[in-house]
Amino acid sequence: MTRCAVFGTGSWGTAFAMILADAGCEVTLWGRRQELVDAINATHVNPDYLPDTRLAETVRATTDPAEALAGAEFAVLAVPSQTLRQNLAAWAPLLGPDTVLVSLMKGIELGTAKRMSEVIQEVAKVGPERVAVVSGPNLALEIANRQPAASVVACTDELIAKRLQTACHTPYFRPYTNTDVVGCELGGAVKNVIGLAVGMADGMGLGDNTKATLMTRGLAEITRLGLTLGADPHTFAGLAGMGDLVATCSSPLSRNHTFGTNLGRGMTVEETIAATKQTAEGVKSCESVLDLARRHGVDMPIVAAVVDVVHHGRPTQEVLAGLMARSAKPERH
Ligand SMILES: NC(=O)C1=CN([C@@H]2O[C@H](COP(=O)(O)OP(=O)(O)OC[C@H]3O[C@@H](n4cnc5c(N)ncnc54)[C@H](OP(=O)(O)O)[C@@H]3O)[C@@H](O)[C@H]2O)C=CC1
Ligand SMILES: O=C(CO)COP(=O)(O)O
Repeated sequence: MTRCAVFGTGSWGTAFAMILADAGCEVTLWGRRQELVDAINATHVNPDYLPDTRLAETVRATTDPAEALAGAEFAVLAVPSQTLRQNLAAWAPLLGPDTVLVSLMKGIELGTAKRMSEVIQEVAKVGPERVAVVSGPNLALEIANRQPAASVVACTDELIAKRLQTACHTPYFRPYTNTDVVGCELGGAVKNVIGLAVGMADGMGLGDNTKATLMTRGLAEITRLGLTLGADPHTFAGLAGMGDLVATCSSPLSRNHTFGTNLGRGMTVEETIAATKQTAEGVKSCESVLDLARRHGVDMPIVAAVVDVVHHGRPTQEVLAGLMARSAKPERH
């Protein structure tokens, strides 16, 4: 039986543990709160994040990272992106020599503008072939209800991607392999920022033309950044690109979309943060994505507009007017 450790008892960590167990793996979930770990072990339910989902009995929870990692073939990381570096520094010495690290996270690190797989390689001192990424249109609540969905498992080493594909393949979760880690990670991180923008449009009462425009031009921004950083353009037309963008920008289940909607309705950033219980990665990562783009001379006007609203307090109406007033240009440039 394949052994997996999943770090993070939030919505996606728990749902992904469920997938792995349903696919036949033995899973240990690491959580930082003893009371939640005890509740999962006693009831096979995560009452704080997925109270309506029963986990297989092969899922155990612990607060001890060494226990979680014992004999693990895959160490799956599902904590908020900005906490990864500090958390992984504590876990890295406990990794087995061949353990593959799997990122479920969709963020870019503030300050360094690094992708999560880059942070993992740096902190765990492993090569790119030891790091995989899972990304796609995977709203945790839908997956937790075992609704059909597909995703991408990416690793520069295709054999590792195939091993992970097998480990998480169930009748309701269909993973495709890809070797374009850069494209998959950028697709996941930047769509959160575009989800914030589309949410704002929703909250302002704007219609489908505006939202389709933001999504399409958002995808153009993702692609432009990705091509500059060496990604494969096909990735952005796939599940980790357009697929995830569509899910996030259309769904009230998306925390980023909901965050944007609240801002568009006139709530302040502080009020919206206070109303948001789960991780909306785009709120912090809009700044690191813009930082990454500027380091590489890539123009990302929608991302910059989101940063203006979320971090510089500019009104959504004013920022949208600014986007519309940009100089006319060809669609492809
Ligand atoms: N939810 C989704 O639909 C999807 C999410 N993702 C990505 O997965 C990642 C995790 O998100 P998700 O599970 O949804 O987030 P949640 O907000 O649901 O859960 C966050 C988890 O991280 C823990 N946590 C928070 N802060 C820290 C910290 N400083 N150190 C250690 N653990 C911490 C929380 O613990 P506690 O409960 O104790 O606070 C909780 O277990 C994100 O990058 C997200 O973008 C990707 C695809 C789908
Ligand atoms: O990444 C996701 C779906 O694929 C989840 O999006 P949110 O983090 O906005 O909820």
